[in-house]
Amino acid sequence: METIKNIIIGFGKGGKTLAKFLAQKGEEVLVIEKSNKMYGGTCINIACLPSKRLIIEAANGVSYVDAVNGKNEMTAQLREKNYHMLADEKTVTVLDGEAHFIADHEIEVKLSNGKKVQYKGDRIFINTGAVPVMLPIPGLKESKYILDSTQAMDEKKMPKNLTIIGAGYIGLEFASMFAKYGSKVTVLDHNKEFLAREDEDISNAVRKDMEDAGIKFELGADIEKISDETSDAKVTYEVNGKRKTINADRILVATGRKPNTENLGLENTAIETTDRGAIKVDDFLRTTVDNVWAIGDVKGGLQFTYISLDDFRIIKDQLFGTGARMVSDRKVVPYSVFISPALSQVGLNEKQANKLGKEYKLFKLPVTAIPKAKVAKDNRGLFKALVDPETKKILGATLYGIESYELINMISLAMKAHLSYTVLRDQIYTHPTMSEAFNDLFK
Ligand SMILES: Cc1cc2nc3c(=O)[nH]c(=O)nc-3n(C[C@H](O)[C@H](O)[C@H](O)COP(=O)(O)OP(=O)(O)OC[C@H]3O[C@@H](n4cnc5c(N)ncnc54)[C@H](O)[C@@H]3O)c2cc1C
Ligand SMILES: NC(=O)c1ccc[n+]([C@@H]2O[C@H](COP(=O)([O-])OP(=O)(O)OC[C@H]3O[C@@H](n4cnc5c(N)ncnc54)[C@H](O)[C@@H]3O)[C@@H](O)[C@H]2O)c1
Repeated sequence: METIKNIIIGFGKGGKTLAKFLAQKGEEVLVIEKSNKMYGGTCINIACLPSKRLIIEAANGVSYVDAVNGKNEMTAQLREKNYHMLADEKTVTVLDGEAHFIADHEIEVKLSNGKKVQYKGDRIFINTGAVPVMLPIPGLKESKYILDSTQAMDEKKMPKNLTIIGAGYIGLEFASMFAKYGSKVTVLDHNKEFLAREDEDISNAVRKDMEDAGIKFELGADIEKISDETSDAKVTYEVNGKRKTINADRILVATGRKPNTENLGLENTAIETTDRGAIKVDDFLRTTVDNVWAIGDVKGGLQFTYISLDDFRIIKDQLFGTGARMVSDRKVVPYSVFISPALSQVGLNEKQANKLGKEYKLFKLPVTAIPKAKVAKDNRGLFKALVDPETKKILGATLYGIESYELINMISLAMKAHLSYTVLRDQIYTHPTMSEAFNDLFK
């Protein structure tokens, strides 16, 4: 059995960045990727980038079919670029095949031609991502009208009546996008509360804007079954004790993604998993086997591309730096939901601050007060920020409005740098921009 210094299972964000870095250090790396349609990982092929392209094209008034074709061109280019970024390195081999463990430091790879090869790795990095959760709803698995997020971005024609199960990140982003393309969208979620972790004024504003865009919500919905009919499917569900049905020519299932550990052969190793099936790691991303690490979605927790990238930084620091960098150092992690307008958040909101009994000074600014929003003809939204009354440091912000996915990174930086909110308040910004709203928000 050949021994390789570094084996990376899965061509994900953290893994590919690590492979490039190790190659630049002159180290031997074997990157194993099970699908030649996935070089570069989930984000560039079937997730962040294609979905955001489709969202932007919907806003540009492009038809769904044209947008899908353009998106496919983009992902093909990105895939090619990502493949060569690694394969052209002298010390890197990209192997097409599916890997599973046969022992703590040994793996077997089933190649695309059916052959099997085995390798021993001095260091092994698991970067196999996550897969959609498919609920055990009667009729769901069998229905020919069911889509996951990947399929929803590759349809040959736009769904007329789209039912989405799940009002989380994917459910809301796709609802907003398909409504813009012209689909009639209904979102079902078993949670009674809409955007449960957000403050009520924010969740009410988001819900109203989505409803104004024609999206219907059925919350607290208990889905009983899905039954295929001639040209569509019937979803039967119960809300507040009332039985209801809805027909849809496509049903998007967006009920979460789970760590992809099922076929990894972990039972042949001492690598432990959590009760949710994620690979158990410590603060340095080390698994329960020495010199085996887990990176990205497969280790559970926050599922974002930028978290997988930050996982790379932790491992790089261990292998070539001081080894001080840890998962628990990540205190300020922003997120954006790319609906229209975007919802972005970092740190504490009022709900969380109140729960913690934390004192705060609240700043609030309706987006309609921002000149750039008027120029852009989109006044929807509300900006909120919480500040520690004693230290003047920013505790958190929720920005619901256009371009908030850019602005939130500025707040996040200010928090990380422990700046007083007055720095953002008194900063000179270019005009007219959304950033200059911080002059007024923090007044
Ligand atoms: C529709 C959608 C939209 C999203 N939008 C955003 C967004 O806007 N912003 C954001 O930050 N995050 C977004 N995410 C989440 C983000 O895509 C993930 O958090 C991120 O891609 C995870 O990367 P990773 O490094 O864990 O691995 P991945 O990029 O998932 O890579 C795992 C790779 O491993 C391969 N693999 C799996 N098993 C094996 C095996 N046994 N052998 C060999 N190869 C294997 C897979 O084929 C895959 O290429 C979105 C997700 C979805 C589904
Ligand atoms: N903008 C972004 O950064 C972005 C965009 C898309 C996806 N993502 C990542 O992808 C991950 C997966 O997204 P997702 O939307 O699938 O998951 P999610 O966890 O965000 O949302 C899942 C939703 O499904 C609902 N649900 C669960 N079981 C249900 C049931 N039986 N019936 C009805 N509803 C049910 C939940 O209440 C929840 O609202 C996210 O956690 C996120 O990290 C990020």
